Amino acid sequence: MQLLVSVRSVEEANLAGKLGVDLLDLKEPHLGSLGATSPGIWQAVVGKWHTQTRVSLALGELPQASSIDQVPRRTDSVKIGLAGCGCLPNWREKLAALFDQLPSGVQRVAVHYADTHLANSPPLDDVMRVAQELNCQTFLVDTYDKSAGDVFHHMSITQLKNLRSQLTVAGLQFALAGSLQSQHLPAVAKIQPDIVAVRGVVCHRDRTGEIDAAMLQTFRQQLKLAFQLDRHKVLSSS
Ligand SMILES: O=C[C@H](O)COP(=O)(O)O
Repeated sequence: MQLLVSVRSVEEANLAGKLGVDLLDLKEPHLGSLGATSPGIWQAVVGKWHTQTRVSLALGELPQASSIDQVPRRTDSVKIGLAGCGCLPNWREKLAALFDQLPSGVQRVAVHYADTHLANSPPLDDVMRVAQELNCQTFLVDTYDKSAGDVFHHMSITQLKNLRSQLTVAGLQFALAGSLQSQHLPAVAKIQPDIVAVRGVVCHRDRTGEIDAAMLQTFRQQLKLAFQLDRHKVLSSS
C-alpha cells in the first residue's frame, strides 16, 4: 500500500517529499476535485522530486483539459476527470487523443467519480472498459463534489471490494480517495487499495488549507497500523 498526498505548490511538495510520501500529486484544490496547478509548478516539482518519489499531475476535467503539451517528461502519471462526460458521446475519443499526446513513459490514470450523479460522469463499467482499452495503469475512485460526503457516502465497502477484485483481474492498480479520514481506515484496509490518496485529512481546516507535517505523519502511522491490523485479522481467521 502506498500513500499519495495531493500538494498545490513547490513548498507543499517539499514538505510532503521530505516526509517520504510515496506519491506527490500536484493539484489545485480551489479548482475542483482534479484542478490543475500551473505548468511552472509541474516543472519545478517534477524537476526536483522525480528521482526521489513519483510525481503525478491532475489535469482538470476532460471537457476543459488543455495544457497537456506542457506535461514534463519525468512525470510519473496524469489523471483527467470525466465530470460532464456522462452526456458527451465522444469522451472516450477525446480522452484517448489527450493521452496520446503525453510524453512516452508517462502513465495514465482512469478516474471514476463515486458521486457520478453529481459529476455527470460516465458509469463505473464504462470507465473500467475504457481504462483497459486506453492502457491505463491505475484506476482512481474519488469524489467530485467534496461538500457532498466522502466516498463511502456514495459507494459501499462491498462495491469497493468487488471493484478491487475486478481491477486485480484487469491488472490495474487501485487508488482510493474521497475525503478519507482516520475513522475510515479499517474499511480502507478491508478494501486493500494499492494507493490511498488524501489531502483534506492532512490539512489545517479543510482541503483548501495548508498541509500540516504532524497531521501527515500521524495519518501515515494510522494507515500503516490499520493495514497491519487487518492483515493480522485475516491471518488469525484463516
Ligand atoms: O487524489 C486525492 C485527492 O486529492 C484527495 O483529496 P481529499 O482527501 O481532500 O478528498
